[in-house]
Amino acid sequence: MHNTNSDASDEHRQVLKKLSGHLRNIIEQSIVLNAPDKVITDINKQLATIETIMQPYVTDKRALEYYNPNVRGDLNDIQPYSAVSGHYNALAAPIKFEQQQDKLIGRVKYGRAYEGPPNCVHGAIIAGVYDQLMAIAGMATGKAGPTAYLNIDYHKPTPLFEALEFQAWISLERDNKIIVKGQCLVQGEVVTSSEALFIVKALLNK
Ligand SMILES: CCCCCCCC/C=C\CCCCCCCC(=O)SCCNC(=O)CCNC(=O)[C@H](O)C(C)(C)COP(=O)(O)OP(=O)(O)OC[C@H]1O[C@@H](n2cnc3c(N)ncnc32)[C@H](O)[C@@H]1OP(=O)(O)O
Repeated sequence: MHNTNSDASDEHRQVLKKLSGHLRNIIEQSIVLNAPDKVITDINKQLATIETIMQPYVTDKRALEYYNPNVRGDLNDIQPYSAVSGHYNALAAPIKFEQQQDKLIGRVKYGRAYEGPPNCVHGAIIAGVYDQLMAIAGMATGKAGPTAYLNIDYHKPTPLFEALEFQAWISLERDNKIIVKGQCLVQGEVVTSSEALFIVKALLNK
């Protein structure tokens, strides 16, 4: 279940990624759907059919890696099914991770499905991004482990539908502790900032 490797082909990865894209669009559309009952009933029938088609292929083994710290290229693929950043999990917004010098960057725009305060990103979604981004940033030390604490300062509201730039960098590495700092910018302005402590542990491998 928690495999760290997979023999899935590039083609297989592409079709799976496309599936998540469709599901993500359906989630976003469902939030602002204003259709007649008859249309929604028809949609429900078609979705039920899709569930039936998928069911025989649902197993206790993921097609792709649960966790692959040695990924090359797309950093989101360290955890392809992450609820926050996985390209293969429709619950995750299409955030894009990239390394820039000593900072790990996460670029994303959130839609209505992620709304907390009116027209703003939900604070728990922001916390999720920091947790994931900072955990991956900490891996630049060559070690990894779970979050002991995650502190966030919400300085200003974080708007929906705008380009957000999350940044994370290693602040301190000592013994089994890694402290990572982060911030999120909207049009160059810091809207939130954060600090997290990660405790280095043996990696899960089952
Ligand atoms: C993508 C990278 C992923 C890296 C992860 C590697 C695994 C790979 C596998 C799969 C990928 C997973 C992907 C994760 C995605 C993002 C991360 C998350 O969301 S993690 C979930 C939320 N976090 C928890 O559920 C932790 C629950 N808590 C614990 O398990 C323990 O409390 C833990 C490990 C945090 C610490 O427990 P102790 O028993 O191992 O160690 P003690 O002795 O208590 O602490 C060690 C040192 O740290 C300090 N410490 C611990 N907690 C602290 C705190 N809250 N504040 C300040 N210091 C603290 C202590 O005072 C101690 O310091 P002194 O060595 O004595 O100097």
